[in-house]
Amino acid sequence: MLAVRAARRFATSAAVARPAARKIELYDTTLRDGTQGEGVSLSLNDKLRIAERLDDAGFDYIEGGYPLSNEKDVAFFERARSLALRSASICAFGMTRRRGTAAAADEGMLALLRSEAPVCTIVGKTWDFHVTTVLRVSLEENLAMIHDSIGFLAGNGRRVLYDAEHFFDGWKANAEHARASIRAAAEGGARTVILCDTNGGTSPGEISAMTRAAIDALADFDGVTVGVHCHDDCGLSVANSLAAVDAGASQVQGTINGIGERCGNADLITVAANLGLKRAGAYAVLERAARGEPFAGLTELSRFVYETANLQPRSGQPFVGRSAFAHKGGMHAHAMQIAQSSYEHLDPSLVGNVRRILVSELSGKSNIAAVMEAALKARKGGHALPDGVAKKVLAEVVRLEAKGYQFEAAQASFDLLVAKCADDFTPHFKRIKYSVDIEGACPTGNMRDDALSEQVIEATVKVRLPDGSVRHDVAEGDGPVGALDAALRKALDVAYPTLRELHLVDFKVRVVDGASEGTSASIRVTVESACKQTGDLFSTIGVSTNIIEASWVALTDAIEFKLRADDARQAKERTQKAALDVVVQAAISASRQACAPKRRPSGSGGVSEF
Ligand SMILES: CC(=O)SCCNC(=O)CCNC(=O)[C@H](O)C(C)(C)COP(=O)(O)OP(=O)(O)OC[C@H]1O[C@@H](n2cnc3c(N)ncnc32)[C@H](O)[C@@H]1OP(=O)(O)O
Ligand SMILES: CC(C)C(=O)C(=O)O
Repeated sequence: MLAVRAARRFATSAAVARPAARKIELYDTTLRDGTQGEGVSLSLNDKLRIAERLDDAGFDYIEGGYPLSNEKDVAFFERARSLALRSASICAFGMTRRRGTAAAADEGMLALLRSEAPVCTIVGKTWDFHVTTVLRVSLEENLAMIHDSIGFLAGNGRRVLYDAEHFFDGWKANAEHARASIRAAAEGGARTVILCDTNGGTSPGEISAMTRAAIDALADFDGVTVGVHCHDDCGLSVANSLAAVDAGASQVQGTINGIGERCGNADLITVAANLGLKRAGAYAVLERAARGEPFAGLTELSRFVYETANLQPRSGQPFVGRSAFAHKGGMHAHAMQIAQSSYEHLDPSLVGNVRRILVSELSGKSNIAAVMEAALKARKGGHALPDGVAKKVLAEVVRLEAKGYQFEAAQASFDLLVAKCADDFTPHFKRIKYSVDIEGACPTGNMRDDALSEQVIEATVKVRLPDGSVRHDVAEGDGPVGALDAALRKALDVAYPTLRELHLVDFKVRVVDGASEGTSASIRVTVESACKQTGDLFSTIGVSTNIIEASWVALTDAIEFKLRADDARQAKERTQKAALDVVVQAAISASRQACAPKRRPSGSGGVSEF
């Protein structure tokens, strides 16, 4: 019965002709509005590299900067001329001519022409309050400034887009002037009028209604389209952008990862994924992608921009964040093993992201099983774990997380924990003792920088190696952890010279409240290490009420993890060599047999064939 109903439904929907998906232009302003975000600064090269990536991804417009503003932006447009772009048009940003200055004599207008950008995007005032109080001109002069500026640029062969600043606030305050201002833009020759929620205070319902009103206001201008530019001050920039699109807008402006002035802009990654994947039947975006499948490149693009701008990625960022498909609750992990759609709205691979099952005190055995399966898969050739290990790991994780451990960001320590629970761990050294001494004059009695610089920080480490020998070494360092690390490496150097490839990349310290201890606060130390030889980056963790002890645990986990990886690699090489030896031996004996003089069958005479 269900099948029949489904077939009927299919037949009905197939019979009705579907309207073609409506093309929505994506206009990226990471290089202009994005750099207006606090803490964001891009070099000329950064800007050029990001522009190339945006073009690869299929964005329609790339706003490169403001040529009136600074030399770097002037240089960007010079260099951008030789970029071999395939999908995007480069846009130069500027404002309407200054009050009382003819467009042809205005420095901003001339800078836009000198940029040679094929597209110029001009911002002008919509809100009467801004016109009279900030610009301090009459409403009529504002309309003339908009009309003249666009007319001048269009007359010089530029495609002009018009950013109607504060459009929504302006429409609420004085719809007549707002309407007149966007019509002045269209009359001047603007191809697209972009409605800006500059202060980010408008909500989706209002955006829909006012976008429809703006489209109506421009209906008599042939070919003039409407776009939207939203800020995130109410956390609504993406919802507002989508509301405008549903109301008829055909361009969305925003930035990668939503960086930008104050709370930022609409995140074009989220906008693109929503329009192109969740609403694919209705809308088409990123169609001109030059490199691979555009949506599967979104995670990489997002991380590339974070990395280039030296910004910390947002873990919970929709679609592309590290946690976007991370499952922590035991019940979630359990259901995910049955059906992936149970706690995911989309297959993470569609946006180039990956699913992660996290291990924490909220875990059940399903999390552990999934994580171990992944760990084993990653460690190719890893053997199956004995029964009961999952329970043991879970108990350990719950116990340690109560002390303040968190394994989500310390996969290497978690791998060691699994190995220990599976009785598959042999330490490469055993601690007998360590100590750290800080000596030095403190002339002022006050631990200031001048006093610290006179200090000697020394660590002593005594360890036993597997052959029974004992190493007792001392080293100095700039700080106690550095001294401890140096002494430990000295003690292990002869036995394990590959440790010279291991480098400390980052060291984070946090004070945590152990859930069940209830007494003193603990210190959690997370160490990020890199192996110079393989390029692998991995993190380890230690927790204690004593920062030195927490550091010792994290450092020794890093060393054990590296040595274990070396052992595994050497074992694999030995196995491969042994297998190769067998093949070589077989080949040698086969060729010997082939070359050996063959006897004629009896009766044919004893003459060799050679
Ligand atoms: C909503 C937005 O994000 S718009 C983009 C905002 N981005 C930026 O401001 C970054 C780049 N800006 C700059 O480099 C500089 O502000 C410049 C080069 C544009 C101007 O610098 P200055 O000449 O020193 O002026 P300043 O920044 O102090 O003030 C802005 C001037 O532009 C005028 N102005 C502002 N908007 C407009 C407009 N749409 N049309 C014409 N003039 C405008 C202001 O009235 C003010 O001029 P005034 O002092 O004569 O009244
Ligand atoms: C210049 C325009 C597009 C702007 O940044 C805004 O209004 O927020």
